Amino acid sequence: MCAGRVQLPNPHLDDEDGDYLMHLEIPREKWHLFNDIKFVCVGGTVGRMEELAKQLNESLRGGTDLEDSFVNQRYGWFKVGPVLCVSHGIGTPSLSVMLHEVFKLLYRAECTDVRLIRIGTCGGVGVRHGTVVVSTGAITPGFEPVYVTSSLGEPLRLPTDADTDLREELVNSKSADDYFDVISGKTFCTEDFYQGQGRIDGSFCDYSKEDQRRFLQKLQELGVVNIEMESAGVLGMAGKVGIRAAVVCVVIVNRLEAELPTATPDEMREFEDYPIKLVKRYIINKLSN
Ligand SMILES: O=P(O)(O)O[C@H]1O[C@H](CO)[C@@H](O)[C@H]1O
Ligand SMILES: O=c1cc[nH]c(=O)[nH]1
Repeated sequence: MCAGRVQLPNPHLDDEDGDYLMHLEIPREKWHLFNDIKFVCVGGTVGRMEELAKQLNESLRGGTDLEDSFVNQRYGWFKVGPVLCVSHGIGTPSLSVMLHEVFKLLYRAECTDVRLIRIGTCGGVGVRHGTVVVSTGAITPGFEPVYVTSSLGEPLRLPTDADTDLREELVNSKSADDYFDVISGKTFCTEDFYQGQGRIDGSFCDYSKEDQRRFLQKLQELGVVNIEMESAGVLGMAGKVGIRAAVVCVVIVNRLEAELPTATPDEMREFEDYPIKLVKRYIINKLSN
């Protein structure tokens, strides 16, 4: 067995001959074409993943057309040499369906030494917009470092630490002439954008502004620097199958100052490019060493 080969803790998989990646729609006869994958980058929108793929294509292959890509009404994926970029939608239920299928693809294609990186947007907790956060790990409602999913109707709790080496390499990928800061800290991962993140502008709200202030202060005291909705799923699921993973998100609103972003659409587009730039530099460096 090749060292570093992706292995899955599912004894039933090898009995299944008609295994089908139902949501990614990658047919069995094409799985072997993914054997060279070393990096899987995931993010909420198809557009962000396509932008990352285009930038990687420019840097790695001189900007030819994106040849290996597929977009359906659930997800979109783009393969650029050893990098697979896949969208995941909003929240861990949507993310987890995609990740199960990506992990099966990596296993079936006999991939080795794969790293998984989420590239996203987030709210900052005392952190200004435009700052890029590389998570040390995720905590979830209940304030524990676990991704809580389920198995046969019972809670399944998976630890949510980021891979330390990968995180440090990503932080060190910042260049002196980048316009943005890169910091590290804990991420609060929620299942909801409104009450789940202590907003008061959802369709209903059961608490006061003072409760909201206390909640955000508590997060700060726990070492939380940002809030988003998939980090725990990425880190918990990657840990379960032994793949190194990290989460890199740009702050689009400082939640100690506002509910929603105050930046212009042009600034928002620029912010979204910051984590792409950082991760792209990391990948290009790794591939050239
Ligand atoms: O920008 P993405 O990657 O979608 O991430 C963040 O944005 C969405 C909420 O607007 C959630 O998915 C959250 O995690
Ligand atoms: O505040 C924010 C911003 C982006 N994504 C989130 O989940 N929360």
